[in-house]
Amino acid sequence: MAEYNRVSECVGLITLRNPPVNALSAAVRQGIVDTVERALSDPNVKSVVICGQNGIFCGGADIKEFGSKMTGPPLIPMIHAIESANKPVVAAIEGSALGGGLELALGCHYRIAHSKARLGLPEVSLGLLPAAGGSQRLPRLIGVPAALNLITTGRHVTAAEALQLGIVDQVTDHNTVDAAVKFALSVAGRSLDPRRISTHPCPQQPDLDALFEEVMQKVRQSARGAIAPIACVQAVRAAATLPYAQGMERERELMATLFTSGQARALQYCFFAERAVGRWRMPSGARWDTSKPRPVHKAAVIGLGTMGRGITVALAQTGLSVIAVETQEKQLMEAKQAISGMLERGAKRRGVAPALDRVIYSQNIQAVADVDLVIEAVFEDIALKTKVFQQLSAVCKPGTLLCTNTSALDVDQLASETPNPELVVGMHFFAPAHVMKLLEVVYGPRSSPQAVATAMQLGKKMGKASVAVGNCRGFVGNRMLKPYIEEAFFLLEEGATPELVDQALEEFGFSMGVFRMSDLSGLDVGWRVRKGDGLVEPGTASGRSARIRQGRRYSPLGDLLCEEGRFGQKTGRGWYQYDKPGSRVARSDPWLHSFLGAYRAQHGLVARRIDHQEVLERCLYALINEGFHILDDGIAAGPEDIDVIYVSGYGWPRHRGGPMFYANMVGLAKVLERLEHYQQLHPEVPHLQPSSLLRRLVASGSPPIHKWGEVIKKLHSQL
Ligand SMILES: CC/C=C\CC(=O)SCCNC(=O)CCNC(=O)[C@H](O)C(C)(C)COP(=O)(O)OP(=O)(O)OC[C@H]1O[C@@H](n2cnc3c(N)ncnc32)[C@H](O)[C@@H]1OP(=O)(O)O
Repeated sequence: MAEYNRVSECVGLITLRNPPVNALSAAVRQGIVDTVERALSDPNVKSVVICGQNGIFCGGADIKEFGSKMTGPPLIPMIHAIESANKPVVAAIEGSALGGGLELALGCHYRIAHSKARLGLPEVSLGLLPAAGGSQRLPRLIGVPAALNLITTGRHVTAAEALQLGIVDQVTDHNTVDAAVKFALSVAGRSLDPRRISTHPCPQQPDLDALFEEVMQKVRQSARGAIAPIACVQAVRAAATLPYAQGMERERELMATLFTSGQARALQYCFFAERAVGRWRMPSGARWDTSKPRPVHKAAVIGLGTMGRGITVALAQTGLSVIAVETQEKQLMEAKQAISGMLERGAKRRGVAPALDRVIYSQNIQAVADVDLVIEAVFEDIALKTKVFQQLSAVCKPGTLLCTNTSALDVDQLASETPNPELVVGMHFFAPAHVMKLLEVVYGPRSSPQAVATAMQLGKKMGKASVAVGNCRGFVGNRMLKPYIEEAFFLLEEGATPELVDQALEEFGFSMGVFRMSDLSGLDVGWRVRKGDGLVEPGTASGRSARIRQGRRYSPLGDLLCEEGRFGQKTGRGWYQYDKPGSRVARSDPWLHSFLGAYRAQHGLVARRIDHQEVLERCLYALINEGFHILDDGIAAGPEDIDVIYVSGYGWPRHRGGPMFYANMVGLAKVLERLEHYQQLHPEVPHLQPSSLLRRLVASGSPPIHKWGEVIKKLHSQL
């Protein structure tokens, strides 16, 4: 769908019409081909402008079409036809010009952008490369280093940066289409040869080989197994070293490999999953589109430890007024300094003024009387949190939403201690809260849809991937983490080392293996939880019975390390050793290896050879199995919610789509078979017992992930 009009007598104006982002669907491509032909064959038309309706130029190829058979005219010849036109074609860029949208603009002879427009080639984040000539034209236009940066990161640039780089010819604060039409009139009749980017050579670059080697090394390191960033480098290298036609051939070959890869499917799934979680629903039937959020202008944070500080920064950076409360004067002063520092550094990075005056500090909880929403972030202790909630209920104006930042405590219990449980929700932030993308919004049976809608909207405003989840021990993320960590401990008992387990997980694509992660977050955190659960028995009991607690296999390894004062990075010792407390570089620790040897001997365990395959199957399938339980229990509305949580908050490699998508890729029958296999070997480990939902899905012929909901619904309706 593209509309054609003649304006200012001799300018052909083509408007892309495909809401919401004017993606280049088959119909839009056909519309462009037809309208360009019409403009070029009309003797009254001297120049052409292409724009998009509703303030957005074009969001690129239609990602929804990627899974199906290609129909309609292909992009590459369409863009070539524009570039080789004998009348100037000007792109009028408002809103976004991304992916195929920017490639279309690069085929035009001139580009005029609105000052608020964003441009980029984000294909890499969908597991692809800019394969409509973008990988060949952009380096020719702006040089190899800048093109490599944009194409391998997929980052969007502002109109100002695009002008500086030479991607656009003019930036306007006024009506972009009017400016483009005026510009088109001014260039009518000029020679177009110098404006056809594909005919340019790439700007000369000294020591090209060294540059590509360095970039490739960096890209490989940060890609963590993702193949698209590497293909992007290879495509730009083709632009730098080959004639255009051969470069295009190389672009096509590389794209063909990426397009059908599982990674591209995973990354495109993530794109839609991130948008799907915004359309939340609760088991009560309440939904995102029928629940109106309350306006939040002023918020409060209670407790200014690490989490409270990060939450204060996140709220202030969103533009809210924040009352930050800490009852101890010394802690309040320290927090004020730390928060100001974080706000200043953040503002410097973003080139804006720091929002220091948006935060008012107080030692007195009465100061929160007129806020719209409170986030309590005191120490993880139910008695303390209950007391704070009771105080808040007495102090706050009627209708104030009370949110608790907890990673494990029972949100329902807390709600039941307040006169208005419908106003209570959990907001589980991840440290550091102003940086980490994930927010779990935890609703209880009595949380009102409006409270959930408000917390979800606030999360979105803070730029978080916000996922609404039900209340249970550990919610979604930490509940699934428990069997994963336990399996890692069992593997150590059976003969693995932390290095082996971490290497397997990092090669899989995790940003950090389970033991390095545990050292970073502190071993004492889990120790405290296990103590609370009555699982920790200090002492040196030996044999199998010492490793069965509460009727199931238990590994005391983490507790024993804590008894030694090894809490991880903060103490300079944990599963690894560090140069000094607080240092981040993990080194293998001979003490730990002898400790493991002595532990195995004491418990009559014989170390065996464990390979990466077993590490992955036991850790990941245990985690995935818990994910199926969560779906079965209705704690997460769908597999997308779980996957967004794991990709945004737990370092799961995005190019593997999240744990539930991964299970779907591996094959549900295979996951079930491996769980059954390990369950037979370890009958005293309940988390290896396959979930009934997994069995049910396999029995239903392993439907694709977007059809799991039907099986879950059927299961629930039979209960
Ligand atoms: C030969 C191959 C050539 C080219 C390859 C490509 O072009 S690949 C596509 C490259 N483009 C992108 O990656 C852009 C993706 N989109 C975005 O980044 C954002 O959507 C955008 C355009 C910045 C707008 O952001 P905003 O926050 O305003 O909206 P939102 O993201 O919620 O999107 C609104 C709905 O539009 C759907 N959508 C967006 N882009 C596309 C697309 N390219 N194809 C299909 N659909 C797209 C998005 O899913 C939302 O719909 P919903 O129903 O809510 O899920």
